[in-house]
Amino acid sequence: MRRSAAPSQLQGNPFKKLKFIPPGRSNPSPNEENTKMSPDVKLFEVVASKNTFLQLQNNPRICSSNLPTEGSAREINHGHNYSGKHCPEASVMATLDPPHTVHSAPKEITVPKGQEEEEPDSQVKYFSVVWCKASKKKHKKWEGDAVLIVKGKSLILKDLEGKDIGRGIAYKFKELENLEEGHRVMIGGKEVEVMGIISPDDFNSGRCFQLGGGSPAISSSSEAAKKCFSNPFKSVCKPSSKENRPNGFQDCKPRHDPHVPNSLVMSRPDSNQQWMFSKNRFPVVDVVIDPHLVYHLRPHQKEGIVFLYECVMGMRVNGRCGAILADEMGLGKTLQCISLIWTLQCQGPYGGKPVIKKTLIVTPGSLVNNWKKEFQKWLGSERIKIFPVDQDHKVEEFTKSPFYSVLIISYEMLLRSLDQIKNVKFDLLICDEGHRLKNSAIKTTTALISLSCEKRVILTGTPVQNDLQEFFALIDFVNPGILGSLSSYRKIYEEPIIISRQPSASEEEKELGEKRAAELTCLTGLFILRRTQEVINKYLPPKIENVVFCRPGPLQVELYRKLLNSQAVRFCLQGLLGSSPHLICIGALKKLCNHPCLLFNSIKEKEYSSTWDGNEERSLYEGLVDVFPADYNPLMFTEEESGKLQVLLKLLAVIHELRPTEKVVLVSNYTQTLNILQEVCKRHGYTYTRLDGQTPISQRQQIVDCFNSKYSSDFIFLLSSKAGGVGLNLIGGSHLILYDIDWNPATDIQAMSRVWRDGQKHPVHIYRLLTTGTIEEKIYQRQISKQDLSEAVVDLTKTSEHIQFSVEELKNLFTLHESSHCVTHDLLDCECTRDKDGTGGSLEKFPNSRNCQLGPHHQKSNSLKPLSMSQLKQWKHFSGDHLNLTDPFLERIRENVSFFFQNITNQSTAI
Ligand SMILES: Nc1ncnc2c1ncn2[C@@H]1O[C@H](COP(=O)(O)OP(=O)(O)OP(=O)(O)O)[C@@H](O)[C@H]1O
Ligand SMILES: [Mg+2]
Repeated sequence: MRRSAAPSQLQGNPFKKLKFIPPGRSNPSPNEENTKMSPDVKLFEVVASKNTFLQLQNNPRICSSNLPTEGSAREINHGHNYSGKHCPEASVMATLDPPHTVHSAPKEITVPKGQEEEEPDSQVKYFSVVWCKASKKKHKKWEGDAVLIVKGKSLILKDLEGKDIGRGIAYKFKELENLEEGHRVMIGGKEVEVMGIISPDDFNSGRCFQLGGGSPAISSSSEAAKKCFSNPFKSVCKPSSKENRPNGFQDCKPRHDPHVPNSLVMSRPDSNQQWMFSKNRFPVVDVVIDPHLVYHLRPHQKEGIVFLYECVMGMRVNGRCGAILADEMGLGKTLQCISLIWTLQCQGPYGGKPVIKKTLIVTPGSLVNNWKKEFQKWLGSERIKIFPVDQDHKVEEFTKSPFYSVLIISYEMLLRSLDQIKNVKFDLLICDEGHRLKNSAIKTTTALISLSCEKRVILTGTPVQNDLQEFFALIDFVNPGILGSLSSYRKIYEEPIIISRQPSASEEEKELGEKRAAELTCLTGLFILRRTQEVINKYLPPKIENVVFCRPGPLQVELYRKLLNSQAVRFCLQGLLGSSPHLICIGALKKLCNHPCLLFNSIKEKEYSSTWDGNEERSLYEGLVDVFPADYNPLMFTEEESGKLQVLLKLLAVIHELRPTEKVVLVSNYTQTLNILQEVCKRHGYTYTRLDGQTPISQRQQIVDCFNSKYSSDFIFLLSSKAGGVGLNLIGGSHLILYDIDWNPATDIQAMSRVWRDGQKHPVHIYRLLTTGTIEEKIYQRQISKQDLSEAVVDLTKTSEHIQFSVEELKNLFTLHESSHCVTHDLLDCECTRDKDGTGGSLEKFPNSRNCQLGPHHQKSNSLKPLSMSQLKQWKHFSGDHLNLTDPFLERIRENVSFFFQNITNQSTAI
């Protein structure tokens, strides 16, 4: 029989669907299915069930669209509030609904109680039907859905609001007995076509009438069951259609036009995702990034936003809403997150309903105001109401006000305000510089884990894969449980991977470890995204990076020798001393390299300190004071006493002279060194500003903004890299000088990335100052050689205390190479030393006027990864005595410099 298009046919008549439950698939018990689809289920199980579900979804007769069509929502197609009771998938969620039976044939229908008494001899049957006024037309135009009740020989037709709209009696019993799908009957001037059977249960509970558009009878228990009905239904979202707006939602059309050129449209949820995440059966609406933002976005940022969106919407890993955005520094992770927040706060794929209301951003204290600034930069101050917590703005204010949607808070403040924060329901949590959560035992991590928010994003510029346990902690934070328990993770992944990397590993162990590592990468790669600096290089000006080996001053050399000859160092090398004595020795040598006056201060401090009971330190400093002039006053230090300081001053002078409008970021890891540098600025009349660990958080952004402003008169920005380097944008400066070196290359890389980033207008000059032949060179070598050998942890929290030194290494550390131009270059086994009869490395014999320009000096630096020895060899390098220096800055400092390495990225208009 050919059927004309009835509303419910177009949409799929729910009761008719009863007949189409696949063979062998009975309605599972709610509990059974709930277990199957629990969000805690293993990834692969979810995938399996997803497939099953997709098959069902693809069958248009099962759980297919029950969405209102244009202009017919209430009047005709009452199917859209169908509870889904008979949809196997819907019943999954309907755990509170009473158990029910699916009847596959009329004879199985049980007679409802009470109706037996009315008509004892007959069974009562219920059918879902469509009806229209009787006519002779071949192609009927059905007017509505209805319920047909068959009692013996009589019929009652009820509309979906329960009203009788037709009655008939004295039918032939036989005719009614065999009534089934597709049959037609006449009742009181109406023609009715049977669409399907309704179970007595559904009739008795009234559920079959709940199709009738907003029946209050819909209980909360059936809310969940409705989940399966949010199928993509774009046509209902025609911009002109007002009738189709679901109750309670303003509009179901996309907020921005998805069809205009360059629009950035998010992925649509598939049917499985809709079932899982759409609480109501609202049509799927395109989520389109605000064109205002898209205009500014770099290609990698667009990709990043799509990635973040898919992660937090649970589209990448079913039921998991976490992500790690591990882009290298300066790639604009902040803007990507702001775009995500703004989008989710205004839009959503399900009926256009916003996905989030409140967002919590946790960030290092120095970046709280940077976030505020970035929000204002990209969205202005009207669109989104953010609340940065500082001394004057307490969390309480945020919790009491419905006005703000984004709370920006430092990690420290979060701990202090945890109780208040827990009272707020946050829908999205962003942890900036989130590698600090790599330890699940620390307070910050446990505090954040205790927040119930499941959409969690970690931002970090630091690679996260290096330490397997820390990796687990980060993964488990964003997507709890995805790797199983820590103990199973260790068994399945960590142990085999570690074993496979040991030299003694058998072939089998290697293979197993590699497979597990690949599996782990594959699994977690779904929600980790890392892009390298390379993606924005083309938007950046050239970067001229210099490693400058500064000759130590005579006082430095003398003190250095004395320190190395001390009893403390000798004992240290013999392994005779207790707890980490080498660290004290290393600390003293580093201070000396920065300036002898720092060492002098330490000696004096210990001398006068009543708590000084360390024998090692006493023996280390023994006789050192005698090397200083008798009337040495550390406050009156001179620049000549430190080789690096001399170079620095010449460098500042030449920058000031040749680039009077450009500014310098001067970085040290030590506050005391910054004090010296500050004093030098004063002496030479250089205007400066300073940010270190002591700078109140509330003032930090102001200091940064002021420096970045073109109206600022500050020439120098004194920065303590450990205290404030992370995440800062110092694009106001185009020269960056690293006055000292850290064991951890990540600290230096962090600092160097502050100026060479988006928004920088000038070519960037970076100078890394090292004292020739000293421990500073050794630290530098260690930075680059260790990175070469293994993907060692590049992690800001790693300090020298974490480093284990062998006696051999210590011997090397505690050696002063007085005759070398550059020990690092000597170690490179570079051609330019080899062809001189193996004489390289000797200061006297080194070819003075030779430009050892090996390989392409404009070599492409592909990322901010720590440099390796082999890469360094490719850099342009030359001795300080080289006559034809083309770099005017280096030219001016070469008197105090024994060697240079230089590399230019994005070379075009460089220097
Ligand atoms: N599309 C863009 N156009 C212009 N400037 C941009 C763009 N994206 C980001 N920026 C700017 O680049 C700078 C660096 O961005 P951001 O601070 O977000 O980097 P990040 O990835 O968080 O780096 P880090 O790891 O150092 O914190 C900021 O000043 C930001 O405003
Ligand atoms: Mg950042």
